[in-house]
Amino acid sequence: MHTLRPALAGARRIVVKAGSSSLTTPQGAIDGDRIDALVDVLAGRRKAGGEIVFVSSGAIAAGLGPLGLTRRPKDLAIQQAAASIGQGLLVARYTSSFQRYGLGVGQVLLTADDMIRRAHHNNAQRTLLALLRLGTVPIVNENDTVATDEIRFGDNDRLAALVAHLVRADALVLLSDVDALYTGDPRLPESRKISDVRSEADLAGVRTGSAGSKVGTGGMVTKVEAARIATGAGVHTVLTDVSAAEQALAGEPVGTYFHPSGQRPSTRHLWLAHATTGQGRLILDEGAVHAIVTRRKSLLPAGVTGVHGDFAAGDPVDLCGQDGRTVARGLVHYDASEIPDLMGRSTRWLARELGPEYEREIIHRDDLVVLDPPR
Ligand SMILES: Nc1ncnc2c1ncn2[C@@H]1O[C@H](COP(=O)(O)OP(=O)(O)O)[C@@H](O)[C@H]1O
Ligand SMILES: N[C@@H](CCC(=O)OP(=O)(O)O)C(=O)O
Repeated sequence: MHTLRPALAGARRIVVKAGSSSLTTPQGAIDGDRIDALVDVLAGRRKAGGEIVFVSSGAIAAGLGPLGLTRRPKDLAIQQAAASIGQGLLVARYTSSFQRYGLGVGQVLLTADDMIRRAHHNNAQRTLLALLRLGTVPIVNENDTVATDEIRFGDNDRLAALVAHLVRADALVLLSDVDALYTGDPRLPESRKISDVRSEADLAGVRTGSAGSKVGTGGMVTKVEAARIATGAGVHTVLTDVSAAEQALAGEPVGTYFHPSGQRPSTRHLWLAHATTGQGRLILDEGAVHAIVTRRKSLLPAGVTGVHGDFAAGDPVDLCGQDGRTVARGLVHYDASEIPDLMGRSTRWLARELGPEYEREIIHRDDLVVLDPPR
């Protein structure tokens, strides 16, 4: 068949993400046949010399049946308990399914919080690359049992896009229970399939708000956001139905193809912008906003006029202008309680009055990302 998407057909390293509804039954059990069918495709690509990182949702959904639950619980602790049961079952199933091809798998569980901390982030990257070098298929999911609301990715679509960036993947394939992105709810007759998204203009007027499956979390909103993150980092992205996985990987014209729109930014900066929420806010004067946004400088105590929230040194915080808009995010060097004494002071004054350990920036420019557009 004519290959319309050579970037997919020729991609060496591919992140494939499958949603809960594609891997589990409505009764809250693993759908073994579907898993085997998908593994057939992934193993085939691996055997042909490709590298696959598989982001698998479904831990919570697969844990429902064993707990006698029929729908996703609202309580976070029960969701986490379900995930801890379901994750083990899922990985056991993947292990035996990939074994049919003599391929091993490695489980990688990540939280958003892990990923912004330099050491953890570097370790996750090294582990994933080592698993690929060793010829295995990493199976990634959010570490649901330890992720609290504040440090959750919340949806695996975004996680998959960030992992694609982390491993410098050539392509990202998002597999769902819908065959493509539509102009609106696919159940409505007036909704039209979108085959290519080349820029934001192609998304104008597209309605992604209607809820997804009972077991999935994000619906289409998070898939489009994931595609934005990935394509903005130069990763070719396809969204389609799990049953079309083989065609999508072969570059056939299925689903929706999101064309790359940007260059790769530094991985940590991408994490900081997309994987985190600020644990507090620093209010900056106009000069500091200019220094950070336009001149890409570090944030010094002299430019801070206010501090909100209860954060610790090392946490991500939002940097806001006097109008309250968030212009940047960064990893702060001080606890929230220390900052009022430093605000408005020059670093020289701080060193003289408080000691040389205070002669440092509040956020170093290597730990800062300017948010574009401001939020
Ligand atoms: N514009 C749209 N185009 C396609 N699907 C949409 C759109 N808006 C909402 N949806 C819904 O999003 C669902 C997919 O989301 P979800 O159930 O969370 O998937 P997954 O479990 O695969 O992550 C589709 O089944 C569909 O009903
Ligand atoms: N970590 C969760 C993932 C939840 C999630 O993003 O689900 P989905 O919208 O089906 O991709 C789980 O494994 O259940």
